[in-house]
Amino acid sequence: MAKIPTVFIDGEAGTTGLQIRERLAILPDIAVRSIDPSRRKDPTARLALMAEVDLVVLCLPDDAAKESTAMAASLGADAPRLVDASTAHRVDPDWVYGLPELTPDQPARIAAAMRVSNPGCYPTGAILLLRPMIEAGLLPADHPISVNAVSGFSGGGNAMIAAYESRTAPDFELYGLTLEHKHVLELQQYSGLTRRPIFVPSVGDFRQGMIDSIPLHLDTLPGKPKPADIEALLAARYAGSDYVRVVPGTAKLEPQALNNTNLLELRVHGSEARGQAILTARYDNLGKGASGAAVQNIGLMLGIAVETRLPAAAE
Ligand SMILES: NC(=O)C1=CN([C@@H]2O[C@H](COP(=O)(O)OP(=O)(O)OC[C@H]3O[C@@H](n4cnc5c(N)ncnc54)[C@H](OP(=O)(O)O)[C@@H]3O)[C@@H](O)[C@H]2O)C=CC1
Ligand SMILES: CC(=O)N[C@@H](CCC(=O)OP(=O)(O)O)C(=O)O
Repeated sequence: MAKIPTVFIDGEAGTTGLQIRERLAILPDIAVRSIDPSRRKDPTARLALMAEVDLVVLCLPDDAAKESTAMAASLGADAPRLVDASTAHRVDPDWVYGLPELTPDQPARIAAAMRVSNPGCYPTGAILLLRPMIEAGLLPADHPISVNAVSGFSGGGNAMIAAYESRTAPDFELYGLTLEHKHVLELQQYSGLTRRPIFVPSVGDFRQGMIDSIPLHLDTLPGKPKPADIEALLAARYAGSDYVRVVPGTAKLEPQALNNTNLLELRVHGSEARGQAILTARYDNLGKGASGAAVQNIGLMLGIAVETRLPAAAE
């Protein structure tokens, strides 16, 4: 009988790690190996477990993720394959970017990779909106783009969750206003933008859920496309995708509808009369924005069918 692949989640007790654990726990074709909780930060214990498994998922702060990567590399030919959920390696050319919907050949690149960097929550939706438009020539790569986004507070990990639960955080706030948010480079690089976008993230008093929105003045684009042209382009690009859906624009949008799934909805809310549109991506910051995406990548890397939603959620 073939050996069932083994996975160690380094950072299993964190927000992202826990949700990966819950998703993997119901899969019969993967065995999760857990570390003794009292030794979860002990390098010796982590290295010993790394040496025993096929794949390690890093759900750690950036510095710890880099340390774990070096530990894994020290195992030489016995090094496990890695999926890194942190920001540490997303624009590193030695890692494959773990967004299977990026290009038609990305799933095969992920499947063959030793090291996969899981995308950032905010860039995921914006890249999926912008990249097909740039590739099709509908949006010039140097067009001035702004991405506005809102996240549930779980996006800030255990520390932010504690602040919201103890009512010491504001109900809503903009941040990233120094224009140096850690996701901008990743967003720019994988969208194909040559001009640095303006990124305005915000966080509100709800646990999970995310919306990216991108306003466009259509008369400034080549050929002055109509909202329906953009919608048709996106619909053709993601036809047949398991998780990315192009759905009709709406007058209002709330961020939590896809929570606990790996789904992501793209919309073009447009006014042909005004020559304006707002592109949106709605998803779960911990689903397609983190843990669901990681499980999707693990499935590709191990060549097995996976369930990417939390056990109780409908997809
Ligand atoms: N939350 C989200 O929506 C998303 C998060 N990410 C990324 O995933 C990573 C984890 O984030 P998140 O789950 O939110 O963070 P959390 O703070 O919730 O969890 C991080 C976990 O890592 C543990 N940890 C810290 N240092 C070490 C170490 N040296 N060795 C072993 N374990 C350690 C922490 O333990 P302790 O608390 O005791 O320090 C904690 O359990 C981050 O890089 C984050 O940027 C990516 C996408 C989305
Ligand atoms: C609300 C909140 O604080 N969100 C986090 C991003 C969450 C995230 O997932 O970032 P990574 O994917 O890069 O780890 C932030 O803006 O820094």
